[in-house]
Amino acid sequence: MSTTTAPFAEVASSNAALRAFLHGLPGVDRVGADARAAMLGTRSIKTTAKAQAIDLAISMVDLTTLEGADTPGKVRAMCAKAVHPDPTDPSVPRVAAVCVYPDLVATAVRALDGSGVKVASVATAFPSGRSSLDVKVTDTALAVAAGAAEIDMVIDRGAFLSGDYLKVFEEIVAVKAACGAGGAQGEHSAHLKVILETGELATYDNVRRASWLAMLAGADFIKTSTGKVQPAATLPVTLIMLEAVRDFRLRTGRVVGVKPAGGIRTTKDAIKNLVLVNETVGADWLTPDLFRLGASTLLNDLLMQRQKMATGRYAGPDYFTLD
Ligand SMILES: O=C[C@H](O)COP(=O)(O)O
Repeated sequence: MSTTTAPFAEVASSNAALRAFLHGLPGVDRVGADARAAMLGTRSIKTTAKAQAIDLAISMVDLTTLEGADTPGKVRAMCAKAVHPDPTDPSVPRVAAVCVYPDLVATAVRALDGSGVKVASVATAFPSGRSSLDVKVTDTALAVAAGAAEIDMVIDRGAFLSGDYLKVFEEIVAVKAACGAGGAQGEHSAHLKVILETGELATYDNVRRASWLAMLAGADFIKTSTGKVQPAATLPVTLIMLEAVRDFRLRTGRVVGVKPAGGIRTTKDAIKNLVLVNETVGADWLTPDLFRLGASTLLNDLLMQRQKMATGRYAGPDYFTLD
């Protein structure tokens, strides 16, 4: 596969070669990973650093709505909130992106025009991934043509768990190609986030293998979860994925982002994630270009905590518009 990251060009020549590579990765020490994530999760941050961390977390949010009942009106309201999370306080940063189903991309693109907030769209038969490759590629190309700057694809967990790594690899390569094929003049190229759905992968070793598989196939980001399966973005899983991007950069020179998503609801959760990033891959990754928090209901808590730090009191959830 010519698209494979150069030092690993032979790895994807066959399923056997991929299997040998992925199963040759060092095994994850489950007890050690759980303990390290728990230990880092207890780190406290001083007040000034906490204020900065809250603003950083806001700027990393992929504000998400992925419900069958989503309407253009709901998406427009969410876009307004993404640009001005607190309309009474212009010092609050905008979020990184909004994340919607493909049929709502055009609505979000219009609402966010010129704002700097990106439009991300789930694709590839989200959340199950159970469809033909043709459908997945078309799903992706349509979202990109409608203006999505980022595509959040799901991997075929059935293929992965059956050991058909080449199928998963080739789907990612095909979807990545579709990310570059959209746009009126074909000039538009979307970033690809690959969702591993770690809650279905059964073991931490599989999380490490799926992370490498996605990166080898060209992922710009690896993302934990769809938000539709439990457990979703646990700290140990995010830790293992951060270790994978760190090791991948060491071996290839290529930098891949990480997006925990699903179940991140509080400022405490967000800050624990930022500590994990800082301690695992370093401050280089503390930017929305390389780290995102996928969440449907986190933003209001960040805003409440931010206001509490500024004024000494909570405004209460009713003060902010609904997430
Ligand atoms: O991609 C993001 C997830 O769908 C959001 O999950 P959440 O509703 O648990 O925040």
